[in-house]
Amino acid sequence: MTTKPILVALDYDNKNHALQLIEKLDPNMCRLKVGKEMFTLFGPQLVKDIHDRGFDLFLDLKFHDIPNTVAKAVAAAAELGVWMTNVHASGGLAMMEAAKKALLPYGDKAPMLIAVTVLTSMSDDDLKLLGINVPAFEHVQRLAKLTQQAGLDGVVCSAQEATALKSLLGKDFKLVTPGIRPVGSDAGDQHRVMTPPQAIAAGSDYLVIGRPITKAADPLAALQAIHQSLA
Ligand SMILES: O=c1ccn([C@@H]2O[C@H](COP(=O)(O)O)[C@@H](O)[C@H]2O)c(=O)[nH]1
Repeated sequence: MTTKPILVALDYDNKNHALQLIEKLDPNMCRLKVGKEMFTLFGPQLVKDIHDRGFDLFLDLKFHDIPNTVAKAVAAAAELGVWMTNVHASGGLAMMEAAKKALLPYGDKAPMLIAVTVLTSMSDDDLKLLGINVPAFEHVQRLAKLTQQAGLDGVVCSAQEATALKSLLGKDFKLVTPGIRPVGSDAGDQHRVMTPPQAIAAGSDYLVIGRPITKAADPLAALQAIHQSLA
């Protein structure tokens, strides 16, 4: 198992609430993820605040635009010193190659660059509405292969696809899996879900976990329970 596989998704509209949780967490136990809501509200200063507290940060902005624009956005993320960032694989091969190339000047200080395949909130029926008439499982594999071809470090997928992707793309290609739900927790808008131990057993490298921790009555206890379930 990867060291520190838990990435806590900080989806808050109040910076103090996020910082109150962070103050209770241990950077040796988890990494943190900031997405579109918090970055739009609080910007690069939030990234600095998190780094000052010793945490690795996944900047989950899922860039999806023309190659030139995505390359510049990814370089801007690298300037912030984040540990990981991402693009949408459906932006295409040229876009992903441009993003990867933009990180070359950063050498071993470059963030890990991964691509979102099919959002974990989406089902086969949702894909059909987009004109994608193959199961999510198959579309994820197609996009993950393209991502590897572009030279990226891994993909965001659901843990349900992890075993197949590891055997298709090799153990070093990182699998970052949201849609993680401990037994008994509400799936909410997530469709392709797994429990934390199931996800690790299936081959996930990193588990993205938000509401089961942040909306728990005692977020620290919820994180500790998940951590223990993986020991
Ligand atoms: O396919 C994806 C890609 C990203 N996410 C993000 O992960 C977290 C999940 O939060 P939960 O509260 O545990 O559902 C959230 O920040 C999403 O933006 C995803 O869920 N699925």
